[in-house]
Amino acid sequence: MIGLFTAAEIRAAEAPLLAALPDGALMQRAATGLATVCLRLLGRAHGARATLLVGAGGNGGDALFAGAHLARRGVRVTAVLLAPDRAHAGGRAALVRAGGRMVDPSAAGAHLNRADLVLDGIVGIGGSGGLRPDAVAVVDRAAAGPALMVAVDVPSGVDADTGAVAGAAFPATHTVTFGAVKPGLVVGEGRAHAGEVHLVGIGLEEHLPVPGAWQLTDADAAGRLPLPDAGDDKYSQGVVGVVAGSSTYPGAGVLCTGAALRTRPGLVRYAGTAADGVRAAWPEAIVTDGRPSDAGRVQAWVVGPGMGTDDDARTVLAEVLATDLPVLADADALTLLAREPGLVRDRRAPTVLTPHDGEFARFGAEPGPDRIGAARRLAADLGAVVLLKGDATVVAAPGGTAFVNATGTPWLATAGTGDVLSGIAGALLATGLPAAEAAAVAAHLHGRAGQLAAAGGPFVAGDLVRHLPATINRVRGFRPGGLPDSEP
Ligand SMILES: NC(=O)C1=CN([C@@H]2O[C@H](COP(=O)(O)OP(=O)(O)OC[C@H]3O[C@@H](n4cnc5c(N)ncnc54)[C@H](OP(=O)(O)O)[C@@H]3O)[C@@H](O)[C@H]2O)[C@@H](O)CC1
Ligand SMILES: [K+]
Repeated sequence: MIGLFTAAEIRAAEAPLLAALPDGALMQRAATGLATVCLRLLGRAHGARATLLVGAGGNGGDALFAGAHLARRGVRVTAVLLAPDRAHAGGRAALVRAGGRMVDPSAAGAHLNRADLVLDGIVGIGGSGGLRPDAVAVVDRAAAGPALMVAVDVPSGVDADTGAVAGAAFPATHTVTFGAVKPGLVVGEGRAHAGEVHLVGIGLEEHLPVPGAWQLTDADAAGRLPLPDAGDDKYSQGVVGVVAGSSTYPGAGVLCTGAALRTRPGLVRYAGTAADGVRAAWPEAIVTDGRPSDAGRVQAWVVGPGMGTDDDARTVLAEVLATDLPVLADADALTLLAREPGLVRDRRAPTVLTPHDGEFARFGAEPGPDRIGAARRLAADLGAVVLLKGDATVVAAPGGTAFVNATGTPWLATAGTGDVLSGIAGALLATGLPAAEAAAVAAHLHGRAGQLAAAGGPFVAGDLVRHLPATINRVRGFRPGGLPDSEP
């Protein structure tokens, strides 16, 4: 798993190193790594032009020392000093020694128009709020030019802890970050501003605490998808119960049941008024048009998609929540629960709620720019795992542990994909995975399935279901020949 660390955690981890190492050694590590990534991105040194945007703090120092490395390799480097008197003195001297130039912001335009690479060293983890007006002007000019936009540590104007952008921020194509990945690079508006994230180690690893937030890799997801073994039967792999869809709109039931079957094909039981449609689409499922209690024994329930919000739906929801089994509640179930949150708070067994922003807001407040914080607050309030859907879906457990999803494609924003996610997560809950992990792995698989489906062009939710077996194989590292792949 990739840990996500706040600015305060990084500063605390830096402290013993700063005390033990010679002055400036940590910054040299950062600048050397930064220059190496820049050279790789440029693909050449001689003849290339780099413009540095340099603020008053350590972030500007990184940019100046990296600029000195680039200049020594033959890159034509110009530093635009936004605070000329306060820019890192050692960094300025190093750049001048290496043959780089320094200019005022008023002279930045001509350099930015011709730059192959712009390095954003305006502000890093020491910043707060959006870019200031003088910085906005040069950043706008840089963005209008042809250069690769590379952020140092954090795109300036992005809150490293939350990804919030108050005003303007540097729109990076790449971010070279030091010591550890910050949450703000992978979630919310920060994710869109960070581009591709490159992590440069500076020796912090052993000083970092256990993180409060994580990203899963394919290997992490694979480790939570055990293969059936010779001792398994159709009951032992986790039986999922699905309550979704209606006689008029059976689609949600069909998609949700299909996704559960394709994720963990042991046994899926369906109970609800879309029974005929589900039976026709998935003869493998055991289907009743009765109540959940008529469905037979299950290990987890999925309830809500397309089931309506009338009194009958409320009764069925209450019946499912009254069990001592893990329950995933989505869509119409969320509308009902926002009216009656006590139904969740009173539960002892795990509950997973999967709202999009609109459904989230019905519980009392919009998610706002700090999506991890918002998901954590609702999770703590309800005592449930909250999976907040978005460009980077966030999963938060009641105790505060969070996961930020790293997979997906904008093509997933299409009707029915949420029903598929619910089915995947339900199947994983039924295997006995801890609820937050089941939700996080489901989001990971759902995003990967979307990426795989999108490779064939625009897709609909049913295509996601069809792609699930290949997705799971891919995540496990199996290729079509069935041989394990050593790549993560
Ligand atoms: N510690 C180390 O040795 C290492 C540190 N490292 C590097 O240093 C960075 C941290 O350095 P830091 O602490 O100096 O803070 P930093 O991010 O440069 O910002 C402070 C300056 O920004 C200004 N400013 C604030 N908000 C602003 C805004 N919205 N828009 C514009 N300006 C704004 C603020 O100005 P002021 O408010 O004082 O006017 C202040 O002068 C870290 O991200 C990493 O890159 C690495 O080399 C590893 C080793
Ligand atoms: K920066």
